[in-house]
Amino acid sequence: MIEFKDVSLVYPNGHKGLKNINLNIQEGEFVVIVGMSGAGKSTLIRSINRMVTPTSGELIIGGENILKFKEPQLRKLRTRIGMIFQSYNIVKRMSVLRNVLAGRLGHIGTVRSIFGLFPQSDMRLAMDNLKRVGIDEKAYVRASNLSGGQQQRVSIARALTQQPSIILADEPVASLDPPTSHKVMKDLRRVSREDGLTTIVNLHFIDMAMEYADRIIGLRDGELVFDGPISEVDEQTFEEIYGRPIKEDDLIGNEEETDETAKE
Ligand SMILES: Nc1ncnc2c1ncn2[C@@H]1O[C@H](COP(=O)(O)OP(=O)(O)OP(=O)(O)O)[C@@H](O)[C@H]1O
Repeated sequence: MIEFKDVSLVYPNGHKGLKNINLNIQEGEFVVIVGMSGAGKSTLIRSINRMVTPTSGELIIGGENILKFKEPQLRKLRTRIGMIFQSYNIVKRMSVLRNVLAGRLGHIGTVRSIFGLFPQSDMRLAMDNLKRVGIDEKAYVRASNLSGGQQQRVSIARALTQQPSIILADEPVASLDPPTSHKVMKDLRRVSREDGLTTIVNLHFIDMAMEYADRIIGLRDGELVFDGPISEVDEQTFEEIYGRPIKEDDLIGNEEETDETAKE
């Protein structure tokens, strides 16, 4: 379980990124965080693996307040948390397989990792995870030769190969076109359910959030302004979270195939 107890984060310039957040996320939940640009979505997600550090409150993961963690504990925490970014964060000059194996780096010793000496079991795990997101035939291809949707699947496979208990995805489909975005979100939700992973995803498109979330958390100006199951969410909920009427720009649109995405 992940528990935010009165968590606030004040950036060094005095800006309040998070204001008194109270929140419980249960194991295996698929939660989507929504809010306008600047609402604090990234700040919230990044607090969970301590890429940013809240300045007050308690953030409890697995029974421990991670805000008290120092370097060795932080490293251990981060091996339990897979990250997926808008920009994929993969090494383009390396093969797809090597990128996915990077998910094991926190688990093998320093010397082995320098020389890229991964045990056979890690190789099998990486290949299995590539298969789960449908790109195992690309394993030996240079990552730069993949489409955006395929690169994001590499990053999902890498996160799975870490064998985490939590996945954090910060705007995972913001760089993809609508049909590819739907495919990637479907993959992410499926693998996350298969492995029983607690998954927290930032999304700014309302229709995507409605389609894939079990539960929605709404942030506005660093405050939690909505928290409820998808069954309780309607257009008015989003208008309250966004503080304005919903516009067409807030929707990603449908899943229609184009010639380009049909190849994904
Ligand atoms: N290092 C920082 N120093 C000062 N202010 C920051 C810093 N990082 C973020 N902020 C501010 O904190 C607020 C929340 O930022 P955050 O990136 O969490 O928002 P967001 O909801 O993820 O929005 P976006 O989708 O635009 O990234 C914004 O006003 C942002 O300008």
